[in-house]
Amino acid sequence: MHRDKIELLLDRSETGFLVNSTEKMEKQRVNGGEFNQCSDEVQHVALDIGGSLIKVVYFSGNDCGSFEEQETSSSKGRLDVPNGNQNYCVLKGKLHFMKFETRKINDCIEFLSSKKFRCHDDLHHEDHTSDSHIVKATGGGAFRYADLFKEKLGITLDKVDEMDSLVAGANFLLKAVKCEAFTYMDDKKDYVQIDHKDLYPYLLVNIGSGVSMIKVDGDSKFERVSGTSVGGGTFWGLGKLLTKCKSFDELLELSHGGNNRVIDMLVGDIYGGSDYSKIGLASTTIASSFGKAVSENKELEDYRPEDVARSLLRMISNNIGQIAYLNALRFGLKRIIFGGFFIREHAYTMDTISVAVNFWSNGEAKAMFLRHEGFLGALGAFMNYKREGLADLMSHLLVEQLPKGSIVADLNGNDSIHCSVRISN
Ligand SMILES: Nc1ncnc2c1ncn2[C@@H]1O[C@H](COP(=O)(O)OP(=O)(O)O)[C@@H](O)[C@H]1O
Ligand SMILES: CC(C)(COP(=O)(O)O)[C@@H](O)C(=O)NCCC(=O)O
Repeated sequence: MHRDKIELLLDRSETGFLVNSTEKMEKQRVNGGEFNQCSDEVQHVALDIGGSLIKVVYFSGNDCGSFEEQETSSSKGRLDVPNGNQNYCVLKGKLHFMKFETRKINDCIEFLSSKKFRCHDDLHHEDHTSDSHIVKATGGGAFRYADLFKEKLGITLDKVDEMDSLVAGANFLLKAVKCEAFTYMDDKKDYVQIDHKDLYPYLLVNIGSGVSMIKVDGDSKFERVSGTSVGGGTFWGLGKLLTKCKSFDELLELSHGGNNRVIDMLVGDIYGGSDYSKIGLASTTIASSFGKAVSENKELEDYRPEDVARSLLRMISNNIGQIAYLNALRFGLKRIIFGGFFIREHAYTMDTISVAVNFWSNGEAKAMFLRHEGFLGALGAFMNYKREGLADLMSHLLVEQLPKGSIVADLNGNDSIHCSVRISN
């Protein structure tokens, strides 16, 4: 039997940690418990190997044995459902999201090698010992580390273009997942359900190590219109040098307790405490990021790292917000959607970007953020299995499967969503 089509359905926005669930299953097996021979088999892995982080998306289902066995079994997470003239079955499982630092790529390789996972190629080759395993991969690392994956895991990375993946991932999420997009202003998060017919055009701003700005006009219809090298890598790189923080999370945490006005030169600092109202600048507007450090006779050590981190975060977020707005203006786009792992659903970052977009556009344009912000590329690469007729993600079903008003989980870390894979016969 040959699987023609696999579709992915999200059950609900419950979360559960992969490591915990796997550990539990292994324990059950060791203890000779109910779990018997079944294990959550990892299927359809996709990778986004970026300049800073490796993002992994994969589906694991209660796939207990061969597909022939599943066809006659209805008790192990499988449900046969008629679909018009076509029969299909639903395999329950989880869609997992994980990230690793690219500089620690061996951790990712070790993780993947510790998993029993089925590559899409296995569906066509009975011989699972074949070394022709193929995994969809995007990002620069799909090129840079292709040999390493081949050597260590026997995997061939099937490269999917990074911009194609980002757009496919964003379009899929915006159409398929309820409570995916939201605005953030004054500590208030408002979920926005965008009408599918009214989704395009929009500007997708992906803030990874660097920043790409993409005008999206439809499914697979887009143009990368701009970018900037001042992005997430800049914040983390400069922040590390200036504050001696050991991790990105530490730097972000530090910025919480900081005050950028200690280092930034404000309009009021230049104008003797007054606004420069003639050109619409309030006294509290930043006139020059880090500008105070010029006139003060202070060394780096004299500034609190918290204030440095805050100032840096504000400078970079503001700058990206401004460039994004200018590009939206160029093409008359009202909706600007921000993705990439730099954001991390961090309140101050989102607030700064929103204020920048609002300020520069006089309230005309809106900044929006995504719950799965960091996984656009990996999800897009995952969906590329569709081209082989293997992963057909049914967006309208995803929407239906998410209960109204369900609690939305933070998927910035390593997490998973309960979902089902629909297999057409
Ligand atoms: N745990 C983390 N380690 C390193 N950088 C992180 C982390 N979490 C968030 N970031 C931020 O995310 C950026 C990378 O975002 P990402 O979308 O993964 O881009 P890339 O594809 O270039 O790796 C980093 O430059 C940093 O600003
Ligand atoms: C080269 C990149 C597409 C790589 O993506 P990333 O790993 O940063 O997510 C990105 O870093 C970028 O768009 N940089 C900005 C280059 C520029 O337009 O100036």
